[in-house]
This record gives sequence, C-alpha cells and structure tokens, in this order.
Amino acid sequence: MAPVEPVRRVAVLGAGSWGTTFAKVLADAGTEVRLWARRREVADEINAERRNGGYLPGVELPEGLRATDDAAEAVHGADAVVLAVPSQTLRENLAGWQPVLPPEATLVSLAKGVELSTLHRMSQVIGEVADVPMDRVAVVSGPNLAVEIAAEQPTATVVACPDHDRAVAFQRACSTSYFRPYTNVDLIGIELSGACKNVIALACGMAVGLGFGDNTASSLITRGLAETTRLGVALGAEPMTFAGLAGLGDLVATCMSPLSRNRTFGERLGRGETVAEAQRAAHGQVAEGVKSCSSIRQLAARYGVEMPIADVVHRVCHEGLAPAPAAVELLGRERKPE
Ligand SMILES: NC(=O)c1ccc[n+]([C@@H]2O[C@H](COP(=O)([O-])OP(=O)(O)OC[C@H]3O[C@@H](n4cnc5c(N)ncnc54)[C@H](O)[C@@H]3O)[C@@H](O)[C@H]2O)c1
Ligand SMILES: O=P(O)(O)OC[C@H](O)CO
Repeated sequence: MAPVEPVRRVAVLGAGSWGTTFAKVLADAGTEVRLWARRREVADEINAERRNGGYLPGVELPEGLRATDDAAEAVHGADAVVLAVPSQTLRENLAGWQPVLPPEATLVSLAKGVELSTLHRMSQVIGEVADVPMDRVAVVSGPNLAVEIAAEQPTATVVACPDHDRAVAFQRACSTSYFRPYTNVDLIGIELSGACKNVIALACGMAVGLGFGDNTASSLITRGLAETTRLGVALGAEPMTFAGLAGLGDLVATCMSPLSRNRTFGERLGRGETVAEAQRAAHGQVAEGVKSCSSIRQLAARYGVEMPIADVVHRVCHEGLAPAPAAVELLGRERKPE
C-alpha cells in the first residue's frame, strides 16, 4: 500500500449544524476547508458574514472558511471529502457527487444512521456508490453535540478507518485545542454505536417526557449499550469499541443532553405529541433515530439479536404504540440474569 499523504485540503459537503461545525474545527486546525451548502443563500451568508444563522445562531465562523453551492468547486483538489448530510439521503447525494470526487481522496462520513432500504452502514453506502475500497473510507463519531463544539467546549472523538495510517492523517487534520480525535480501525463498532445511540436517546427522551428521572435514564443507557453491543458483536465489531468514546461516550452525551435532537424528539413524544408534531418542532433538522430505529430493528431480526428498546422505539414512532405502555412492556418482560 502506498504511503498516505498528509491531509492539507478538505471539502465538507453539507452545511447543517454538524457539517458547519466540523468545517470550523478543520479550519481552526489549520486545514484548508471548502464547505458545500445546498442553498446558495447559506453559502453567501457564510462567506459574507462568517455565520450560518439558520443552524448555528451566534457562532462566528473562522476567516479562512469558504463556502460554495457548487460541489465540484468544493471537492476540487481535496485530500479528504467529508460527507455531512443525513444518512437516509447520503446515497442520493453521493451519487450526484461521485463523478467529481478526487481519485485518491479519503471519504469521511459524519452521519449516524443505518440505511432503511439496504440496512447498510454509511461506510458501506460510500464504498458502493463511490466505488472505492474500504480502506479509503473513514468515519468520525463520538460525543459531539455540534452546538457545544461550535462554542469550542473541549471534547474528544474517534476517527475510524480500516487503514490506520489514513486515520492518523485525518486525525492530524482535525485536531485543535478543543477537539481531540483518537483513532480506531473498527468501522463496524464505531458506526453501529453512532446509529444505535440515537434510538436509545429517543427512548430516554420519552422517559423524560413521561416524567421519569435519572434512574430510568441510566437503566435505558446501560441496557441500550448491552443491546447495541449484542448487535455489533453479531456483525463482527470489537466488543471493547462499545465502551469507548463513540460507544458509551456518545450514548451518555446524547441521552442526557437537552441539546440532542433525538432526545428532544423523544421527550415530545413522551409528553403526548405525535410524531408529525415532533417533526415540525425540529424545524427541518434531522433526528436520525426516528428512521434508524426501523433499519436497526430489521438488522437485529436478520442476525437473530434481541433489541427490546429499539423494538419499542420503532413501534412508538411507526406503529402507534404510546410511550407509557411501551415502558410497561419493557419492564414486564421475562426476568433474566444481567
Ligand atoms: N448536529 C450534531 O450535533 C451532530 C453531531 C454528530 C453527528 N451528527 C450527524 O451528522 C449528520 C448530519 O447532521 P447535521 O446535524 O448536520 O444535520 P442537519 O439537519 O443540521 O443538516 C443536514 C444538512 O444536509 C443537507 N442536505 C443535503 N441534501 C439533503 C437532503 N436530500 N435532505 C436533507 N438534507 C440534505 C442540508 O441542507 C443540511 O445542510 C447526521 O447523520 C447526524 O446524526 C450530527
Ligand atoms: O442532536 P443529535 O441527537 O442528532 O445528536 C448529536 C450527536 O450525534 C451527539 O454526538
């Protein structure tokens, strides 16, 4: 394998809350960044006013961060292309960008989800659509609430890639005084952690909305981690990955933070709102667990893995089960050893 070149220039495709924040992290790390926004007015606002008010109100973006609504311009000459769009639209987005992707660039996913139509993880979708070997595909995942990172509050994360040298090169490109990336080679474990924690956060939110306290949240986090680990191990992940930043770390952050869109969505359901009402309140921002609860439940069925929390979250979100009886059902299951 040829030595991996340093990552000097990066394109971030998707100027929502995480894409914009991650572009700021890269720029603050001294990496040259181009950010692609779907809407021209968002790109114009970033270039003219150094802010993205619709997604990150009050955040001043770095001088060197340039935005464009032209994906070809964004990716031209990039050593890495960061994909920061929702997981259910990644395939379609990437198919449009595929003809202009630089031939040797590392393709980095920020999305946390499992595709509904195929049950594939994001790295698999990228490998298929971009037609690249998996050692060119990386994932960034960890306890990374965008709003906190945009405010430069310290956090750690994981850059995962089957090619360790490539992970190290990207780790360098996104290391700042407030953002500390670790490397990992376990793509399966990192990606399943990120997708499943959104579903468990929906359950935690429902518990909060029902008026339950920290014992309930902690029980859901711990049993959620157990069912995520069961699925991951069945799919070939390293069990220890689930105890790391992208596993337990992200699960705790998302389940406990009122900033989490998934937890907030669940809380609204717990308070009696419908899925449509909770969706309207999200103002177009994605709560990935609402769709991934279904793909993860199907993946679990395919591998014969029991995931009772994901199962009830799916039934609340898509089959009309109310959160209160869902809680009764979870507690009333057959007694068993831990
Ligand atoms: N926001 C966070 O704190 C955070 C942190 C870590 C990971 N993530 C993950 O990153 C991914 C992106 O999240 P985000 O927070 O930036 O989402 P967001 O909803 O804030 O923004 C999504 C972006 O994708 C763009 N987009 C392009 N094509 C689209 C399409 N067809 N439909 C909808 N949007 C489209 C939108 O214009 C927008 O710029 C998600 O998978 C999310 O789970 C988010
Ligand atoms: O706001 P959420 O629920 O999409 O979570 C954001 C990040 O994934 C937290 O790490």
